[in-house]
Amino acid sequence: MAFGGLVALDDVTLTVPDRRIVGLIGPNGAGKTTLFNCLTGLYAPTGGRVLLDGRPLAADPAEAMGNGVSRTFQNIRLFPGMSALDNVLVGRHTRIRQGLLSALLHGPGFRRSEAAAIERARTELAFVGLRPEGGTPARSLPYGDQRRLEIARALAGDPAVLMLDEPTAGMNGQETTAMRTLIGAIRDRGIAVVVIEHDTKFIFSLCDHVHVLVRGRMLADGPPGTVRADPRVIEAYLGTT
Ligand SMILES: Nc1ncnc2c1ncn2[C@@H]1O[C@H](COP(=O)(O)OP(=O)(O)OP(=O)(O)O)[C@@H](O)[C@H]1O
Repeated sequence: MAFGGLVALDDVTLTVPDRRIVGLIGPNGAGKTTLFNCLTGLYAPTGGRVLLDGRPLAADPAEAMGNGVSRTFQNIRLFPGMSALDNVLVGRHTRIRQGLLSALLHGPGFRRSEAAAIERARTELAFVGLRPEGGTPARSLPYGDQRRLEIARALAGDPAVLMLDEPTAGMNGQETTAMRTLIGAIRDRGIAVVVIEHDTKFIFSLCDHVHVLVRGRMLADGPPGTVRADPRVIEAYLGTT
């Protein structure tokens, strides 16, 4: 991925196997978010391919979501004035096919489908540890809850792959532990997870596989124990052991 003369990602390969948690670490400006943007259709890579189950994924965020790639953002992007429940319903609606006429007329098919969507949204709120009523406006929720709400919205889109950009940013120790448990539970639902984090302790204790990106290139990847002990990774990113 190049932005004019700046090559942000060069010769990068990342494979996300089914039911695995893959970590992506690296210094500031390494290209982690740019890679997420390429994988979720926000950027059209200037070279290379993004494949989902062997099929090319178009550079279109809505289409990527429809095909099962959901994400959260480093800087939370909720609809602040909408209730928690409505935020999750937005995620669910990416999966619902309703005719315009049926939606306008609020016919029985529409009402049934809407009731099922609301029930599913409540289930996802409870799954991430929020109140299933979901009546609170997103902006009034504590910061950690907003991060969980963003995950609930992503889960409501039935992802095959969930991409989390710094899910523990700004969280205290207790919230971070809860986030680790939540990500494990997401994997146990059969969803593959990719996590960007600066908290390397969190990544090494959570992930099945870790990639290290430095200045747009994949410096190393492997199981956490191997990556943590890699002298190149220690020199370029981790510092002393
Ligand atoms: N839309 C863009 N236009 C131009 N340059 C960009 C754009 N997006 C990212 N970059 C550049 O690409 C490089 C990688 O940035 P990126 O945000 O992906 O890094 P990162 O590893 O996610 O960093 P951080 O840990 O600070 O979030 C940086 O030099 C950045 O300035």
